[in-house]
Amino acid sequence: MKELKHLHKYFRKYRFKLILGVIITIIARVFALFLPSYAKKALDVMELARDNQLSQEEATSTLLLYIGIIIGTAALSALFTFFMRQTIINVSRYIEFDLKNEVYEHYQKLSQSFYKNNRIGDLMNRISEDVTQVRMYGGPVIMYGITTLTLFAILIPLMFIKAPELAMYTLLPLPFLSVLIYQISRIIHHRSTRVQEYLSTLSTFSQESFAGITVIKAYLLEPQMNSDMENLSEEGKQTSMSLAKVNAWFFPLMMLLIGISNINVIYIGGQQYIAGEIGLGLIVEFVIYVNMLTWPVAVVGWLTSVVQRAEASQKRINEFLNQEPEIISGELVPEAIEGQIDFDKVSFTYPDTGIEALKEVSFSIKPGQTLAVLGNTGSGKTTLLELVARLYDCTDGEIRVDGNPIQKLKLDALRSNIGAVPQEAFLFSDTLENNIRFGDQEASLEKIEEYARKAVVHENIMGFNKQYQTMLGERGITLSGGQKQRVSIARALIREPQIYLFDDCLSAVDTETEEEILSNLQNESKNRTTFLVSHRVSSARHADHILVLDQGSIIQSGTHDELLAIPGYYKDLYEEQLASKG
Ligand SMILES: Nc1ncnc2c1ncn2[C@@H]1O[C@H](COP(=O)(O)OP(=O)(O)OP(=O)(O)O)[C@@H](O)[C@H]1O
Repeated sequence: MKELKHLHKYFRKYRFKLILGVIITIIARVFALFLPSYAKKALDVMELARDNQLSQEEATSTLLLYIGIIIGTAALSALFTFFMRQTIINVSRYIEFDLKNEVYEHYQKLSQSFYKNNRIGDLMNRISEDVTQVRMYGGPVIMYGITTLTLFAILIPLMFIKAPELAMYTLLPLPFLSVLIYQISRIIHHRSTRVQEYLSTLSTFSQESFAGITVIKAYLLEPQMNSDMENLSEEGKQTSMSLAKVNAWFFPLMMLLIGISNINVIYIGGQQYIAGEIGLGLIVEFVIYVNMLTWPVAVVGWLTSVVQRAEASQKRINEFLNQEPEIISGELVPEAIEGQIDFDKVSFTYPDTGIEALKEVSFSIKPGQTLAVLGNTGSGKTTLLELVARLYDCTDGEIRVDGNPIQKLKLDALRSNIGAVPQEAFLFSDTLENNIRFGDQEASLEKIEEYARKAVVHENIMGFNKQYQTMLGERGITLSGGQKQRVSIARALIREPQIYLFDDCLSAVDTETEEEILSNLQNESKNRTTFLVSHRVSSARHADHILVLDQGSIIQSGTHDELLAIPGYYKDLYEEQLASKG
């Protein structure tokens, strides 16, 4: 139960509703107890009438009264059961909602490396499946737990007061029933976990096969995929069958043990009746008690396994909730960020792979300047931009923003001044308008259009039927690589940040469009700092300064003209690209 302590704050939050729910649960059960005692009384009346100790009319009117009481209390019990579910089960839904939000907010705070170290499927599972398991603890366990306790607390003493020997024989099989249900629940839990695992394998397989359908068709992999699917389905069938088998045992075993209790009541009760020790009504009353107790007793076993499952799920959730973000925000909130960036012998090693992506990199860039970063793939260009946005902290050296060490700045203050366009443009399944508005939530449609023009994508957008209202994503249209890049450039520009980070974001546009965007960018970035990662000299040539990286180190540094004047990577690249153009 250690892990489930995490939920105490939510129980405290909803304590009034919960207390109300507990009171209602007790009332609902108390009303349910009228049935057995009035059934007994009704039988007693029938016996009296049969023995002529009561007139026919008196017996009929008393019976009708008892029936009225039974119906009335049953209706009240049903009404309070409804309120019970409305309070306790609702609280469990509130807790589920709060916990999901808490986990989601925490995920958002965690650093890049957390996402590298954990699979997306795992993150999704913990926020959905595991939270659902925990909800069972917050709601049904409390509800059935209180119901069971109330019934035990009232019924068992009552039965012993009314007929101690009969009570003992009647209750004898019930502990066995509870243990049995507990064992079966464990097996069910174990097998249903396997079914769950199988289902997530199946959905990963299907998702990949649909997403990769182009590759599958091009490589004629359909028969192979079909046979893989058949094997998977066979495995799924086996797992589901084994779950179905144990499920099938659940009710028959329960019925068997209830049957034994009922037989005890009838046999022992019957003998006591024959000996004149008890009336027939008491036997009927006890039969009803047995049936009323069966479910709560079975529930004890079931609840134990639910609590175990909830504990295991909460443990998985806590594992993530206890992870601290690696990037800790500083406190400094400058009035304005100018955009002077200094790298002072900056080195960076990726913690998970141990790859040293940057080695003693030093440079300075002033506000209004553009720094182009070139180099072969894997030379550290993206890493350099990620360090500016503080997605990672450098392992050695120091990065300064306007002279302040980057760690001292408040993260929000830094990142709200950055407009980043990543290498892989990511657009959300939303309209084009909203995708650009992501950069500035308040932007009007005119402003969105203005920035789409600057990113040279406005014409394309106007060509779509629904223009800015065009839906993107799985159920919308698919943009070309170049269009995606330009939409994400518009998104960064509309933010009007002080620092731009463009990561090879013109790679999929033709050189003419590239020229046009670059000239727009030059106008936009007059007073701003721009980092421009590229593989093309055409993108880099107008930059104020160019860095060439190789295996994490700067191998060349200078302006376009300076670098052209010396042999090396930049000059070779320039000549190679000039030749291919010609
Ligand atoms: N998240 C990561 N975790 C571990 N290693 C990484 C990660 N990202 C990049 N690397 C490694 O760090 C090195 C530098 O990668 P980086 O992405 O910065 O290169 P790049 O110059 O931007 O390459 P490209 O031109 O292909 O985009 C590479 O060896 C890469 O494998």
